Amino acid sequence: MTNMTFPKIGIRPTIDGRRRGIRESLEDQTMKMAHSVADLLAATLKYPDGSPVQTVISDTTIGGVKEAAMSKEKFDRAGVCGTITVTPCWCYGSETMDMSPDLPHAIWGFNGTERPGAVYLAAVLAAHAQKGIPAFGIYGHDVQDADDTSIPDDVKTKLIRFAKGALATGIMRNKSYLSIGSVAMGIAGSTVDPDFFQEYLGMRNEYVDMTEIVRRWDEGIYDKEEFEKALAWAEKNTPIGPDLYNEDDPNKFTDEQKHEQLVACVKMTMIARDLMDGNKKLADMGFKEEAEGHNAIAAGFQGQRQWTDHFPNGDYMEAFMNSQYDWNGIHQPHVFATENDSLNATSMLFNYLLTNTPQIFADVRTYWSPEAVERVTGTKLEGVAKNGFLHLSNSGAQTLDATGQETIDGQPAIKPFYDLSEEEAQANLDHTRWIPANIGYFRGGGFSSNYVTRGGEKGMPVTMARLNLVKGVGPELQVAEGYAVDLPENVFDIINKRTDPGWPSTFFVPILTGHGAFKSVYDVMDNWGANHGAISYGHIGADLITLASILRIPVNMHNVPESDIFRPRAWSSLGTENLEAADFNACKNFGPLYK
Ligand SMILES: C[C@H](O)[C@@H](O)[C@@H](O)C(=O)CO
Ligand SMILES: [Mn+2]
Repeated sequence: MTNMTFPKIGIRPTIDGRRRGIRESLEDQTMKMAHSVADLLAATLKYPDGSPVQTVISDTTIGGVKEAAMSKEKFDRAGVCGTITVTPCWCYGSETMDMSPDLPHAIWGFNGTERPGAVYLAAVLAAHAQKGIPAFGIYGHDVQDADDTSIPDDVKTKLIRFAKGALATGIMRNKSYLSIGSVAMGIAGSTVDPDFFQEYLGMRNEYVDMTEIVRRWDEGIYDKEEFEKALAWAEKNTPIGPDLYNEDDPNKFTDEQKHEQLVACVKMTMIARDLMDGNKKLADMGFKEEAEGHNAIAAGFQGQRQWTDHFPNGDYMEAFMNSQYDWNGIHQPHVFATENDSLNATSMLFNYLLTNTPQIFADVRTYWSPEAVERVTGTKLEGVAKNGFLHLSNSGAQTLDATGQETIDGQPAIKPFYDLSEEEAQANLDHTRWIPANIGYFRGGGFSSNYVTRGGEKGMPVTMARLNLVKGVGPELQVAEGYAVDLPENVFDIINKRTDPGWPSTFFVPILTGHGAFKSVYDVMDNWGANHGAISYGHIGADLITLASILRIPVNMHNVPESDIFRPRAWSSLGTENLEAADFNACKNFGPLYK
C-alpha cells in the first residue's frame, strides 16, 4: 500500500495537579520523560515506507480532566493510533487517563521512590480494568534516581513492543482486504468473514470477480508503456525454466504458448497491483474509476480452479506482489495471499506490519521425522534439524526475498526494502527458476518460482504464524519461532523429487520447549490449525502476542519464553498461573477493539 499517511503514537505526560509547589517541581522531569520516549521511538521504529515513526506530545502536562481532554483533541486531529502515558509521580487516575476505547494504551510509571509514580501506575491500571479499556503497564525493574532522564533497557523493550503493536493496529485500520475471486477449492480461509475484519481489525472487505482481470487485458486497462518495459525485464530476469512436470505430456505447451503465458503473467501482476493501490496513469488514460484502486493493505487471489483451469495460474503475480523489486526497481512489497486465504493474508499482514519485511506464504506440507528421512535417504539428520523438520512449500505467494541471498552480519536474512541492495535483489532473481506449471493441476499453465531458502550455518531465524477462526471462540493465533535450515544435499534431492520439484521450498525447524504443542516437531505439525502458514524473518513471536492482545485475539499455541510475554495488565485479573487460559478469558471478556 503506497502513498498513505501513517498514524502516530501520542505521548501523554501526566502530573500531580497540585499547584504552588508540587506540580511546578515536576513539570520539567515529566515533560522530559515524554521527549525521551518520542526520541526512542523515532530512532528505533520505521513506517513501512522506511520513514521514522512519528509521535505527538500533549501540549501541556496533564494534571486533570481539562488537560486530558485537550490532549485527546490534539491526538484526534493528529491521527494518533495508540497512547503512551508517562509519569514520575502520583497523578489522579481516572481524571488524567485517556478513555478512548478503540485505541491501545500503555502507561510508564517511573520506578523512583521520592515520588509515587508506581502508585499512579497501579491506580490508573485499575481504572482501565474497571472501565474495560485494557492498558499495558510499564514499570522499570530497578529503582532510578529522581533526576535520571534515561530509559532503562527493560522499559525500552516494552515501550517498543507496545508501539509496534499499536502502529500495526493503526496502519491496518480503515484499509481493505481485497478478494480477487472467491473460495478456492473449499479452503475455509478463503470464505472471507467480514465481521472478523470489521470488528477485530477495523478493516473492510472489497471483492472483485476474476473476470476483472480479463476485462482489463481485453480493454487495455493497464499502463502500456510500463508493460513494454516490464515484459523486456521479465524476458531477461525471469526466463522460462525447464518443463519438469510436463515433458512427456502430449498436451504440453509450445514455447510460443509459454511466452504468451509470460505476457499474461506480467499483465496480471500489474493489474493486481493497480487493483490494490490504484494507479494515476489509468486516470490519464480515461479510466478514473479504476485509477482509484481498492485501498487494499492485503489481498488474495482465488486462482484454483475456475481461473487456473483455463488461464495461467497466479504464481508469478503472487510471487512478485510479495517481493520488493521488479521492472520498477526496489520498492515496498504487498501482502498477497494464494487461494484467497484471507486468514493467512491476515497472518502475513501482522508479520509484515511488525517487521516491514516481505512474507512467505506456504502450504504446511510435510513433517519429516528423522526416522523417515533416514529410511528414504540413508542419512541420519544432525545439527538443528536432528529432530526432524517441516517442509513448507506452495507454488504461489512466497516472496522472492526468501532465497537466503540477502544477508545481515553475513547470515541469510530477509530485509525491508529500504535496506536492500541492488546486488541482493539480483541475487534473489539469479537463484530463482520459473518452472512451467504442472498441467495436471493447472490446465492453463503459468510458472512457479522455484528456489530453496538458504539457512546458513546457524539457520535463518523465522517465525511461522497462522490465524484461525473457531466457531464459538472467534479468531485465534498460533505462533512458532524456529529456523529455516539447509538440508544435506542428497536429502534435499530425494525429498524435493518426491514432493514438488518446481516449487519453492523452505525447511522449517520450530524451537521445542518440551511441553504443549512444542514437545516435538511432529506436535507442531499436528497442532497447526490449517493448511497454510505465514512465515516471517526473525523471532517475532513476542511482538505477535502483544499485537494479538491489543486486538483481543487469543494465542492458542506459541513457543515464546514467558518472560517476553507482554499483554495488558488486566489479563492478570483473569489469572496468573495459566496464562493461556487467562488470555482466552481476557479476549472474550473485553471483546474486539471495534464494533
Ligand atoms: C495444486 C494444489 O491444488 C495445491 O495448490 C493445493 O495442495 C494447495 O495449495 C492447498 O492449499
Ligand atoms: Mn495452498
